[in-house]
Amino acid sequence: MAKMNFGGVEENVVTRDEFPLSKALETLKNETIAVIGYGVQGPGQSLNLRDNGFNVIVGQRKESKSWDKAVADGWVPGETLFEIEEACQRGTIIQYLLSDAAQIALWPTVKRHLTPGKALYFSHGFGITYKERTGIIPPADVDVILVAPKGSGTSLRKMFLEGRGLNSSYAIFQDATGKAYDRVVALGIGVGSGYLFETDFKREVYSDLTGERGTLMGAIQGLLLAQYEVLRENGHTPSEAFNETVEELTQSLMPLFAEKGMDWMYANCSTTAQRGALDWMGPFHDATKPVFEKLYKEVANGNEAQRSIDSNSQPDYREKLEAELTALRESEMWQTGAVVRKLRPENN
Ligand SMILES: NC(=O)c1ccc[n+]([C@@H]2O[C@H](COP(=O)([O-])OP(=O)(O)OC[C@H]3O[C@@H](n4cnc5c(N)ncnc54)[C@H](O)[C@@H]3O)[C@@H](O)[C@H]2O)c1
Ligand SMILES: CC(C)(O)[C@@H](O)C(=O)O
Ligand SMILES: [Mg+2]
Ligand SMILES: [Mg+2]
Repeated sequence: MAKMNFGGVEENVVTRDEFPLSKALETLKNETIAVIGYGVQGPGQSLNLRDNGFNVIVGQRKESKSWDKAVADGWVPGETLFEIEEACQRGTIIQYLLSDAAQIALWPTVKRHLTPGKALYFSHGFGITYKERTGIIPPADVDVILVAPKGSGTSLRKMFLEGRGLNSSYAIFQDATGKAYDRVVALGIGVGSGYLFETDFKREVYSDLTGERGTLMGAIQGLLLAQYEVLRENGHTPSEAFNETVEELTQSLMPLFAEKGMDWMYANCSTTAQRGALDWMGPFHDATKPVFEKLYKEVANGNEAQRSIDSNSQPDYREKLEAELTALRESEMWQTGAVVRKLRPENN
């Protein structure tokens, strides 16, 4: 394990140089990796593992669109694609990639097949950390490990195909076999991670729920909408409001700070922009920090997890989410976005 200095703080990380794919393949050569669930992470992780040469099977409900997608992706019913229970029985490593709510419902089935020496793998600390709410309590004689890619399974796959890697955290909750570290790191490399950083299940779920509700999804949606509304209310056209709020951010400025940092983005803007942005950063920070503090508290006290379990356990949760996403897609702002994207020269 390499120690790296992150802005003055030392952390344990695992790089591909230190734990190459050949070592990962050797570590898992006698394992059958059963990827349970073929939603967003399931395809990304299983296809990357398969292309990397691991022995992988998929477990998915037969009467589902995801089963058909798995067949279309080359998984063969009866050979590499099975009903969930059969895949759990065949796997020596069970990658539990059902939705967090479905993990609760299917737990009795999975638990039945966690015989001594197997490994139970998660990509989220949710089920274990909130065990009083989920009832997910693994037997003591299996390894319980986590690799959490820091991004969508769709990006994990796309970046793999581009020869890149999405960073992931890893954690060990239970090392029953003495092999948990090698297993978790080999799987992290196998699914296509860039580098791996160490965490535990609780820190993973607290940071992940905060991040997706915060800057990654919820906060950015709220922030962009607020600016778009103010511009529109003051007579700016949809085109001007959208370009000044979203298109410039994703197409011009975000790539600059992705490439070389926030200061590099500043350095490539006018001194007028730099002066004003540095001045207004403070008020925006001060207005939002209390919201982030409230969010973190709601995550840490379990309320966020309970809300998610309650709503995502309803039989019609998919339809309800789809209705909200449709309203978002049909809003003026995102209808404008669709036209703006169509007008990108590369899309013509
Ligand atoms: N979506 C991501 O990119 C992402 C990123 C990092 C971590 N994670 C974590 O990975 C895990 C999987 O997330 P996901 O977004 O891929 O899941 P998902 O919501 O896409 O669902 C995965 C699978 O669960 C199945 N499923 C749902 N309800 C079921 C039920 N009642 N019975 C049987 N199967 C059922 C679906 O058919 C689907 O194949 C979660 O722990 C999540 O927090 C997800
Ligand atoms: C892709 C995300 C937001 O990072 C993940 O945490 C999820 O839950 O889908
Ligand atoms: Mg998440
Ligand atoms: Mg996440």
